[in-house]
Amino acid sequence: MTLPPNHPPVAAPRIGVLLVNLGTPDAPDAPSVRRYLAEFLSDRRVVEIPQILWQPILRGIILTTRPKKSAHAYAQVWTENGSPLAAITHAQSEALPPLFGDAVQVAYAMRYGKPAIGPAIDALMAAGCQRILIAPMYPQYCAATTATVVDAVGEHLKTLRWQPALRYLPPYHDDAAYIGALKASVDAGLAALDFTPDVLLASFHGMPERTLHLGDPYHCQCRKTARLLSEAMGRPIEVAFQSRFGRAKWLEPATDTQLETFGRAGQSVAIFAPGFSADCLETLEELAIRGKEQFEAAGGGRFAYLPCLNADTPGMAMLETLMRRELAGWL
Ligand SMILES: C=CC1=C(C)c2cc3[nH]c(cc4nc(cc5[nH]c(cc1n2)c(C)c5CCC(=O)O)C(CCC(=O)O)=C4C)c(C)c3C=C
Ligand SMILES: [Fe+2]
Ligand SMILES: [Fe+2]
Repeated sequence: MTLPPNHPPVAAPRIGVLLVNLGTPDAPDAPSVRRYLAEFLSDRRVVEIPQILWQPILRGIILTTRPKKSAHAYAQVWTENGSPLAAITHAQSEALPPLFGDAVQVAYAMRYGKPAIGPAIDALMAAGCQRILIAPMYPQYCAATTATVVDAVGEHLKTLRWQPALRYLPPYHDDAAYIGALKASVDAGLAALDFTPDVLLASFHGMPERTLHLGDPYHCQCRKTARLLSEAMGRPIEVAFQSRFGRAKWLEPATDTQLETFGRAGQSVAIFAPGFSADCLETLEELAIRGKEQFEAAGGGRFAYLPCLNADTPGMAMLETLMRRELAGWL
């Protein structure tokens, strides 16, 4: 191709995929956690209280007390590659291109903190990706997670002269590929144990209960995931919702309450978190460390935490299947 003199360079057209997860602090210290929480908890889709009421509570109470406590929790799960959520999402972005014969360029971004969505889209465009599949890494749709990714992408597009063509990976809570990947992963996790758990407990991130009544499909999609997995595995799966925040009523039953109930009954438990595409603070610290302590303190027997799909083969093969479907006509 011959360009006229002084013409800006034009990259060969390519297809991009942008994995987007929630976000995580840059370091396991209070100032970094404060910066992260200030951005995350100021999102009107995450905390649906009028800002005039919420900001004084956030600035005056939450951001003065929580960062120190949360930094301590992050420090317990931090890895040499940084926050588990960032390290695993990065690994997922590196595992995907070979599955497409390098026909797609894959990047990752975080909704809050870094790497931010805008610069990640700019980098894909600079590499020639004029068609981009945005993949919110949430199997179950929730306004507080999926919709806020779309909001952030839209905000960035407003600033662009040359906008890419976009597609969005839909929620995949009931997709056969997802249920199959969960089954493979949970089966492998159970096979590696030296005991057979009485209870298999699926723990999903909680949400205020009012979001269900306002029409958010999240609760129903979590329940459906668990039902389909239970049918596929041919065994009962208990469901609970974790990480309660604030004073409002959240979806029930709560994971900590259920762990205590099973503990008091002297049962053994294997717990896993099918709504998280990558292990993070909420799984590695809240479930695998604190959940185990609560369960044992209540008198529970054996306890196991089974990891998320992460960058392992079943999860990556699932993403390849879902993405090939969404990229039809582009690839
Ligand atoms: C109002 C508060 C919160 C809502 C609503 C909420 C929804 C929600 N979150 C996830 C996934 C993740 N949350 C994570 C951390 C986290 N979540 C909240 C609060 C709400 N989440 C807080 C305050 C925190 C920070 C940690 C803490 O201080 O306890 C994470 C992990 C991040 C990490 O760095 O590892 C994930 C992932 C979903 C899926 C969801 C709604 C469905
Ligand atoms: Fe959360
Ligand atoms: Fe429901």
